[in-house]
Amino acid sequence: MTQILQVSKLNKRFGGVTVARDIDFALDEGAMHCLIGPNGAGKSSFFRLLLGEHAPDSGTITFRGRDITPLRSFQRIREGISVKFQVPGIFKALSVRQNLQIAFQHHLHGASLTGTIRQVLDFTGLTSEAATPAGVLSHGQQQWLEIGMAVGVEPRLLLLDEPTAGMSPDETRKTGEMLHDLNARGITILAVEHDMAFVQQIAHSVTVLHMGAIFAQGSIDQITAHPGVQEIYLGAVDA
Ligand SMILES: Nc1ncnc2c1ncn2[C@@H]1O[C@H](COP(=O)(O)OP(=O)(O)OP(=O)(O)O)[C@@H](O)[C@H]1O
Repeated sequence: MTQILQVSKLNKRFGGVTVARDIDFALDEGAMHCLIGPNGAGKSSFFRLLLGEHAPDSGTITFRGRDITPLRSFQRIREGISVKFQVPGIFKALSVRQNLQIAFQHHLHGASLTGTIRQVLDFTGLTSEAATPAGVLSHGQQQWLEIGMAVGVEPRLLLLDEPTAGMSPDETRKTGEMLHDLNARGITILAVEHDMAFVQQIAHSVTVLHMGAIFAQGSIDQITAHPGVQEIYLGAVDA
């Protein structure tokens, strides 16, 4: 199996806080992997390091065989990494279609832009809402619009920060189906997620972060049965 992402000895501190501690991490091409861990474990910081929004103090990030550590965020996006953060990044006064146009306009033009917007509307179930202001959509629909905005540029790796936060059970299930669909189209998925039922629905394997370091890795069954993992969620284990 080819590895799409390799992280080696990644370290990052902010003053006295270590957000990444000697992280060695690899992701197979085509994987659906979840990153879990208690609040403040460093999950969002790890995403920001992968995206180039934080520069590491040391360590390397290799994506599709290329060392991307020196690259800036926009260059990493061009290499095929895309992200959907937890905080919505949509323009609420603009329509669903206009939001998609803005997201894709630097990459696509003319017929390919129109075609991709049509595909994304279909895939996210938002075709009938194309002219609706994004701020009027339900919470789940806004999240799907954002996923659509993140995948229209055809990434190889999609990073999702708590994609189901605040969703109803039905919206959560639909989001899981959407991610399986994207994965079947060849997109590798790495998601930070708190909802273990959702992790069970989507993840082939799981990494547990604790105090900026990798605490455990394995299948969902191995991780849920891991006594140390249960303890860090109760705050009983130090790094
Ligand atoms: N830019 C920064 N400057 C200083 N400290 C930071 C910065 N970014 C994150 N931190 C600290 O690093 C630690 C890890 O934060 P991070 O947001 O990565 O954790 P997380 O696992 O995503 O948490 P949550 O599940 O609560 O979102 C926290 O203690 C946070 O306060």
